[in-house]
Amino acid sequence: MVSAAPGRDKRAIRSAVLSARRTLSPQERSDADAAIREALATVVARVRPGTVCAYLPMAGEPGGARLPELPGVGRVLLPVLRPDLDLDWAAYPAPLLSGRYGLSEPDGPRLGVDAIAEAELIVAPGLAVSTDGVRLGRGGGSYDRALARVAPSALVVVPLYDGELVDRLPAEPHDRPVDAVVTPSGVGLVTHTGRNRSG
Ligand SMILES: Nc1nc2c(c(=O)[nH]1)N(C=O)[C@@H](CNc1ccc(C(=O)N[C@@H](CCC(=O)O)C(=O)O)cc1)CN2
Ligand SMILES: Nc1ncnc2c1ncn2[C@@H]1O[C@H](COP(=O)(O)OP(=O)(O)OP(=O)(O)O)[C@@H](O)[C@H]1O
Repeated sequence: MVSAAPGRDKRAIRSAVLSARRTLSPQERSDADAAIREALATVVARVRPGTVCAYLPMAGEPGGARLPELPGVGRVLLPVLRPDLDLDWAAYPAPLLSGRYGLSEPDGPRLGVDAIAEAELIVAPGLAVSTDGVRLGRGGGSYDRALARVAPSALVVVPLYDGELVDRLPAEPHDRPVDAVVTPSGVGLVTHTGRNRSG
């Protein structure tokens, strides 16, 4: 059944996923993070992107702090959160500055919100993804806005821990679909009907 309150349902799922993530032992987490990075490397080898928009995981986010180390990629961009919660982009590696919410963000020229349109591969953070391509984020709507600007041919992939690829998620018209997940079990493709579903 489609819920009449997707916002409330999203909040409940977010807190369940964040609690489950906290139960991982340090060893389980570092094993899972390494397997996620390995799965991501296979995606990179397949896509051979010139530009990747990635992100620097915070403590407890899948992939760990080495996620944006992507050998063989010409240019890696990381998000810089704007005051309006939209995403600017800057090149990585770069010195890191402490941002809001405990984020570490690259210090360097800001390339503008449209820089994501130049990426052939986007690695987006998420708490869960459904098999029909709905992504649940932290609730700022930052990636909903940013993913509206990606090139039609770009691949959008979300690193997740096992159990976070689910059958169904509450969806709202502004949600932007994603193409794949990378988990400790490997690469998983999801199906969706197009990036522009909100019209
Ligand atoms: N590593 C990482 N970088 C990212 C994101 C992300 O999810 N992960 N973002 C994805 O958009 C953007 C930053 N947006 C964020 C929004 C909220 C929170 C956060 O920790 N929120 C708290 C609750 C905040 C509150 O007090 O209201 C939480 O989720 O517990 C983090 C990042 C860009 N950079
Ligand atoms: N294009 C947009 N412009 C302005 N606000 C938006 C846009 N898209 C979504 N929002 C707002 O952002 C808020 C959070 O949306 P949602 O709960 O879907 O976030 P999320 O996808 O989980 O988070 P994120 O994208 O930051 O990871 C909603 O209140 C929504 O209205």
